[in-house]
Amino acid sequence: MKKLVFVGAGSMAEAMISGIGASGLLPGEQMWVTNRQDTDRLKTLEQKYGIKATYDYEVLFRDADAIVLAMKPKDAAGAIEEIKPYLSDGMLIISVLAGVSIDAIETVAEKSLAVVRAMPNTSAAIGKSATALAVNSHVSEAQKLLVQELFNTVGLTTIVEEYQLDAVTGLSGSGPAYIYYLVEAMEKSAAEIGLEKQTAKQLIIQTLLGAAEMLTQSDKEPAQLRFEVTSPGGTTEAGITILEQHGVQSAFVSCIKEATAQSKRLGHLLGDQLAAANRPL
Ligand SMILES: NC(=O)C1=CN([C@@H]2O[C@H](COP(=O)(O)OP(=O)(O)OC[C@H]3O[C@@H](n4cnc5c(N)ncnc54)[C@H](O)[C@@H]3O)[C@@H](O)[C@H]2O)C=CC1
Ligand SMILES: O=C(O)[C@@H]1CCC=N1
Repeated sequence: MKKLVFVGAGSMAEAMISGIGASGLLPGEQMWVTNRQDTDRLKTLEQKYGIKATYDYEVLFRDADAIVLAMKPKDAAGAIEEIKPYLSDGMLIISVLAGVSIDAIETVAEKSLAVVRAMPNTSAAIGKSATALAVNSHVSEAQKLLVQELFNTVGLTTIVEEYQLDAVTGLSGSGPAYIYYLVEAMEKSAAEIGLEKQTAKQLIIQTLLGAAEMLTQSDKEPAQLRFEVTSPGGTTEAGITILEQHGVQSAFVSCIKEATAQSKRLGHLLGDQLAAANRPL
């Protein structure tokens, strides 16, 4: 790949640019980016990663090997309309949009595109994304390998059926936020029980890293690993009893189901926008 273009320059685009750049697969100058209107943001990305930024679509899309759609789902229809003149049949499109179907992208673009739908997460920035990919029938084996290679530089990549991407979005796309939420709670409690912020932070992070490594290296189920921490009549049992009383585990299940449902709703949004414009899917 010689030229990768990002349409959208937000958190997800930056995470990918950072991860891909650090991996060495593509040097900064082979990555191009544009956004809606925030020139300061583009300047910052140019300086930080040595990438190229422009609002000149002729320049942006010339000889592009792949185009990454990285705007919010609500902005997707408008953005695809704007770039439509620069797209041609068979072009490789990588969409990270939550919920938006491959059919919807092709319908707005009015082209037969090779679309890879990807659901990474922001840990791509440090090469630790959990990414799932789904492809349409226009994607050649070589293009699929190319996109897999690209996402492998920013973490673990797996192929799923397109219908499974809403679940992936609810689970691992949004997943880092659930973990950060837990850490926020741990930090709050640390302050209340008399630990200094810096000390607590170190302990929390190492605890997370250790637990993640245990889950990776041990062949034991998470419930068994939890059982091994929980001495009868001990501190963990006392703490987990409170979590159970508050229904925290079932709250997490509901959280992931609701995020999955929202991914589906975001997809329908674009379908509704198309229907309103008399171009139903
Ligand atoms: N943030 C995350 O953790 C993840 C986000 N995603 C997906 O990535 C996409 C982007 O999300 P974020 O980066 O968080 O959003 P963001 O709000 O940080 O960035 C969106 C970008 O799109 C640009 N944009 C909007 N309309 C445009 C247009 N017509 N032409 C060019 N650029 C346009 C904005 O200027 C902005 O740079 C979303 O579709 C989201 O579903 C996927 C996985 C994880
Ligand atoms: O919150 C969102 O909609 C995006 C998709 C997955 C993570 N962030």
